[in-house]
Parts: sequence; structure tokens; C-alpha cells
Amino acid sequence: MNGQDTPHGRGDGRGGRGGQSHRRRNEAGRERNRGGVRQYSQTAPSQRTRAADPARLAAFEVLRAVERDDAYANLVLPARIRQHRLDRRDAGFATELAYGALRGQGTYDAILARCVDRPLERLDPAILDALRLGAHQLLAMRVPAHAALDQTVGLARAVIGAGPGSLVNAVLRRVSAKDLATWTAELTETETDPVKRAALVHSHPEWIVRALRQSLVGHGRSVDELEALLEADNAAPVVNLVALPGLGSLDEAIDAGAEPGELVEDSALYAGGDVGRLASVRAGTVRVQDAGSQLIARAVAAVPLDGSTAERWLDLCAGPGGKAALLGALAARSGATLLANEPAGHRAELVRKALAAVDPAVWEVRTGDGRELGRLEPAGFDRVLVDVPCTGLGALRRRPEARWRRQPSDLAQLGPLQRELLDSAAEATRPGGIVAYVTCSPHPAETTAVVADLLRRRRDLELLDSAAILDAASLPGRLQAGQAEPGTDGTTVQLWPHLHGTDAMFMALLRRK
Ligand SMILES: C[S@@+](CC[C@H](N)C(=O)[O-])C[C@H]1O[C@@H](n2cnc3c(N)ncnc32)[C@H](O)[C@@H]1O
Repeated sequence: MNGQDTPHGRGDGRGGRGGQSHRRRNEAGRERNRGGVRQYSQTAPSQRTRAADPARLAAFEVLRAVERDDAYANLVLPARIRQHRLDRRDAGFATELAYGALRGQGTYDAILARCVDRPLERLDPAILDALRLGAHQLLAMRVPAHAALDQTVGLARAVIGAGPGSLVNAVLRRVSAKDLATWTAELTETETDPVKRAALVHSHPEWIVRALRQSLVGHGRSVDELEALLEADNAAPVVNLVALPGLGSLDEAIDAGAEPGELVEDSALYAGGDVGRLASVRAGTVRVQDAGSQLIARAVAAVPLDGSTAERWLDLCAGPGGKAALLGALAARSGATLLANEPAGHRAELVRKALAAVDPAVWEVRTGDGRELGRLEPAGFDRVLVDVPCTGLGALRRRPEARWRRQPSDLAQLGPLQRELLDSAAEATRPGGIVAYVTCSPHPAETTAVVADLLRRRRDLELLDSAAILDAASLPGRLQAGQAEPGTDGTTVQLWPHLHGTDAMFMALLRRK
């Protein structure tokens, strides 16, 4: 290991600007390794590093927990960062490495399959994870090839064994012989099916590529946007912050380098790393929340209503409490109260924590099945948010492993629950009150089809101009996210990561007659 190859040395490529936007791209816009001509360490493999670099070890442990324990990467990673006492720069490196390797798994596995002399399923899963980490460093990060190779081999030696270390060394040398653009061109040269091509190049399961294509078409957009949508799923999302109205201030975040959000008031974009360093975030008055979710909560609170003075609001599917916290703060300002319902006990506890900064007289958390509430409290609420359990196909960029976990059957299985929850929400709404049906999936089976079914079955609900209401709640005022729904005078709203920089949230606002 030469002096520049130390885990913390600049030769390791952690120059502090490892973010997506700073990576070098080729003419086709694909990321390339910065190394140019490949350089390898002159040291013989057996003499190279045997110690695992803590940042790479943290990333490796995240991949192992995801594969072995079905863990969520975003929950495991912070614990590993703490355990290995990574400083800010190394924490950023571990995050980019773990998330990037998980997101890119589809493409990397296809490349690795050409470099390993046996089917990947027959490899020890730990070796496969080390290879994925090596492939991501070699093909998509600003890590010099020799450092990526030495350090990944060192990791494999230290945590798996000497034999696996040699295998990792041999395979990653083959991987490093070409850059990502050359590899993907090779992988797809005989592939004529555009879905299969897109799946390989953009590392998504084929069924999700198909589902997102249907989603674009179903919401009146062009299939030509598919590539941009898939690419947006692979970009690390910037952390969005919201200052709870009347409670929080973004001053501290702005002083720490956050930029004011352009889509929604009292929001900011924070690229400064661990938000837990901000006292306002620790106090719960400033929260991490996607701008699309912020907009939806604000739109629900802002729809003009006749008839009530002290309004009652209901969040029927509230866990973990992102929208409930914003709704609670908005309710406090307008003299309303909020009931936040969630059936899973541990998630109901998260809702309580999310609401902790809001006056406790304003809100209550109920632990129970939302399908019961329409019957238990008929016509009991002025505003009802029903943010149903869904496939999450609109939030894949936030959950790096989610695309590999979801199954095509999830779409069909969730349909009946989504319909029952929307019915219960409608029952719980008073005449003249509003219901917001919301998903973080753009798939027509979970969005427009559910709303169209409801409007066919029930004559006591009308679709509002949801797009105009969302526009009014947003800063630019013209999101162009609306879609006219046949047979109604109203519109639904579909936000997109590649167009609006938000999760692909759907919203339909309905008024009970
Ligand atoms: C998409 S999440 C809601 C996100 C939340 N509104 C937020 O902004 O943080 C859906 C929630 O619905 C809950 N859920 C599942 N089955 C439910 C049911 N039968 N009744 C009410 N909620 C349910 C899930 O546990 C999950 O917490």
C-alpha cells in the first residue's frame, strides 16, 4: 500500500466532493471512473492491506444486513457510522458506497456475471457484496482504480478470508478493464427489448421499468421521459427540511449551508451531511420531509371549507408521522385539532415523537385499523388525509434496496386495502368536508384507478381541481402536475422526481356532498 492509498488519504478519492453532480460524465451523460488510464498498485496482492478500512467496512456491513437480515439500509447505516466512529467525510463516503452499490446492483451483477467463472448465485453472498462494493467504486465513484482494488481486496481478506480476497482481486481486475459506458454498451448490444435494456442500464427490475412506463403513460406523459425518471431514482436525493409553521426556524440550517426550497414555503435543501447536528432538527421543530409531502400536507390544510369554526382533522394512515407533524402544526395555527391514526404500535410511537414539538392539546394518536374509523366516527371530521400503504414505486431513490424487495404481486395485493381505507376516510368526512387520497406511487392501479372506482361506487363525493389547490399551496404556483379525470370536472395531481425534484406523490382531493 503506498502512501496515497491509505483509507483516509486523498488517493482514496474522498476529496470531499464525491456527490453525484460532481462526477465526471462521458458524452452519453454516463458516469465514468475518474482514473482514466488504470493504475494498479505495484504491491503484490499478498502484501497489500489486510485491514478493512472502516468506511468500506461500514458499507459492507450495511449490504450484509440488507441481504442476510432483510434490514433497511437507511436504518442500519447511521448505527454503523456511529459504531465505526466515522468522521463527516468518511460517513459521506460510506453512504455513497453502500447506497450506490445497492441501487446499482442490477447493472453491477450483470457485469460481474461476465467476470466470474460461475453463476453469481453460487458465490458466497458476502463475496458477492464485496464485489458489488468494488464494482461501484471502480465504475461510478471518484476512487482511483488502484485504491478501489486494494481496499476492497483488503476488506475481503479481513472479513471473509484470504481465498475470497484473491477471488475478489481477480474479478475486480476484470471489471476495471472497462468503464461503465463500455460495459453497459456491451451488455445491451444484442438486446432489442427497450424494457430489458433500460433495466440493465438503469439498474431496475424489469417489472418496475414496465410499471413506471405504464405510470407515465397513465398520467398523460411521454414514454420518452422513462430514462430521466429511472436516472432520477439513481441520484442521491438532497435532504429536504421543513420548519414547522409557528414552531421552527430554518435560520440554523441556512447558516449551516442549506439553500431555501423553491417549491414550498418554510423549506430548505440541505447537503451538509448529518442533519442530526442541527439543534432545530434535534428539537423536532425542523424536520426532514420530501417537498412533495410538504406540499400535500399544506394543500390538505388550505382547501377552502364552508361550515366549521373549530375544525377536526384526521390523518388515517399516519405512521411514521411526517405529514401528521406538519398537519399538527398547521392545525394549531388555525384552531383545529388532529387525530393521527396508525395500526402498528411502533409506528404510532413514531407519530407521537414526530408530533412532540406541537402543543399536545391539538393532537391525539390512535393505534388502530383505519378501516374501522369511518364506522366509529361517521361524518366526524372536516379534513381527512388517507396516505395509504402502497408499493412506494415513487420513492425508490430514498430506499436504495426497495426496488429489489418489491414484488409485482404487491400491486394487486394492496388494491383492496387501499379501496377500503379510502371508503372509510370518505365515511369519516362530514358533508362539505374534504378527503385527500395520497400515495407515494405513480402507478395507475394505486392512484387513478382507485379514485375512479370510488367515484363510480359513491355519488356523495366529487373530485376537486386538486392541481389548482396544490399550485396555490406551492411557491412557484404552477407545478403543471395536474391531470383532468374523465367523467369529472376535477383533476388529480402526479408529482415526479425527474420533473419536480420530489418523490412521485399522487393526490386526489375529493369533497363530500
Ligand atoms: C405511506 S405510509 C403513511 C406515511 C405518513 N402519512 C407520513 O407522511 O409519514 C402508510 C401507513 O399506513 C399504515 N397502515 C397499514 N395498514 C393500515 C390500516 N389498515 N389502517 C391505517 N393505516 C394502515 C402503515 O403502517 C403505514 O404507516
